[in-house]
Amino acid sequence: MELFLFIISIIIFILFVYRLYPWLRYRLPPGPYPWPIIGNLLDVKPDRCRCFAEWSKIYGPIMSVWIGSSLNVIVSNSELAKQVLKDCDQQLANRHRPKAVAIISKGGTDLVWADYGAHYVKVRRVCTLELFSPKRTEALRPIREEEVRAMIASIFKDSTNSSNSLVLRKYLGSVAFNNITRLVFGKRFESEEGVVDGQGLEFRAIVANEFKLGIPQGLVEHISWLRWIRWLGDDEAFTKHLAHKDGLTRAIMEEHKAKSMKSGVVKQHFVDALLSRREIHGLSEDTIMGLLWNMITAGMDTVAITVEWAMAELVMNPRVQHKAQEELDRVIGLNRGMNESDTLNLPYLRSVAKEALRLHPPTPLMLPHKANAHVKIGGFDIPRETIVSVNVWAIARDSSIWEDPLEFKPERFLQRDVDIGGHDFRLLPFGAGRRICPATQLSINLVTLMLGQLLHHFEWTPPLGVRSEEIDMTDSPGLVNYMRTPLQIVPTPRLPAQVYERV
Ligand code: HEM
Repeated sequence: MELFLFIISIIIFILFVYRLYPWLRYRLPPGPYPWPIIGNLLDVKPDRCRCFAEWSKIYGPIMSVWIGSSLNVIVSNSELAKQVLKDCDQQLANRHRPKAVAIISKGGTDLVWADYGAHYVKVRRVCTLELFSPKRTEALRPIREEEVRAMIASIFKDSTNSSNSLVLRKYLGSVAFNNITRLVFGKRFESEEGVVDGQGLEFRAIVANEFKLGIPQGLVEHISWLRWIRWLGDDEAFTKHLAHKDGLTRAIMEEHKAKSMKSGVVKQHFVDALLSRREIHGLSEDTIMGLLWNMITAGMDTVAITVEWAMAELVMNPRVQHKAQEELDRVIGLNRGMNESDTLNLPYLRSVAKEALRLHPPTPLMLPHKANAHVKIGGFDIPRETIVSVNVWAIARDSSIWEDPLEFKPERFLQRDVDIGGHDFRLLPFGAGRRICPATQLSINLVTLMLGQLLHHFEWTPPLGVRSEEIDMTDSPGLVNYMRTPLQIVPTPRLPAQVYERV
């Protein structure tokens, strides 16, 4: 019995010293009291960006939060965001890869989950030069315009078939899916009637399964010495998933190789760009496949989420909706639809897109970074291996920066231009620095085009009997910020019928 009590006391002592060690050694940012073993895991509310924003009012704009045994530091003001994403950018440019992510990303041989280093620099360069160069973005413009036109045609058909409201997410999801699969793989898996073919269904199942497998499985995922528990019996699911995904990707890659050999023409899609430049850049098959899938997972939901939130705000704020429509009518007229090149002449519409990304950034805490060296932020120690997040959601609602921060007022960007591409640390929906979203310009183009087309072709109102204030504007917590209740609204065509015929 005595021996047993002695062992227990030793264990408690070790845990105590283990927990205290970082505090004795470093000056860590303040934060809520962490419980032994679990830290603040049970205190963090599912809506993390909101929870951290509330805590920052108590503990300040830089906070320590312990998720199990991992130290997370969250910064919530623009000055500290600049320190993270500019001054200490290189030292904070690694990624945290939970075990599931490490397996799916094959140890970070892709881009999104790669640590900062020679591999990352090489792959990121490929992205900048080959996939998101202004030339490539322009060459792929017809895909974006066709897909957005197809969405308008489909909404028009459904709006004239019934006077009821429609669930906008269905249409936005289709544009996002078709645009990204065409951009990346050069394939449209969905027919004009909206039927997804066998390969497309396989593709969707892989995306859904990857999300499921990647979700941290409760407590054990966050406690370093308990992590092995989760892996009992799980390996098979991952092996099967990776084999399925690699099989489908290889088949598509082979189709492309065969087609370009036969025709002698290399197309503009990402898969062709990577395969044709593979030797020059020294890319392994795993890296090419990882990159292609990164684009699918990072690019599919983000654009649709942004447009859904923007449309909800526009239905809640008819004044803004009508002002954007008045600009579209004046610049484009009533006899044709909008093209991407029209955006240049539509400053109010561009401000609407910016304002939506300010209030509703789809990744409100960005993707967490990880320290590859010890640094100081805001005078506090950030030890190596710390996971660092910037609460871009909170910064975009900071009343010391923004006038009436919770109001949807695109005019604020007409009065003073605020860069959205990572140069102004008050507005960071795409991040900033080395790891900024490589698809920033492409995404802004697509979001603005989708909004412009939706507003030009239709008047949008809440369903009969629903007041605009009753629209559920709460978000569904997660890595990406969906609207909790899919937006349901009524489109009323506002252009002459022949414009839709042409669509
Ligand atoms: C409105 C749309 C989008 C928003 C708001 C957005 C936002 C972001 C953010 C915040 C990050 C993390 C930055 C960081 O870690 O510091 C990111 C990374 C990334 N995004 Fe986007 N994104 C959007 C659309 C897209 C699209 C359409 C694609 C691909 C076609 C894409 C591809 C990527 C990739 C590959 C990364 C990882 C970059 C890296 O780790 O170096 N994103 N995005």
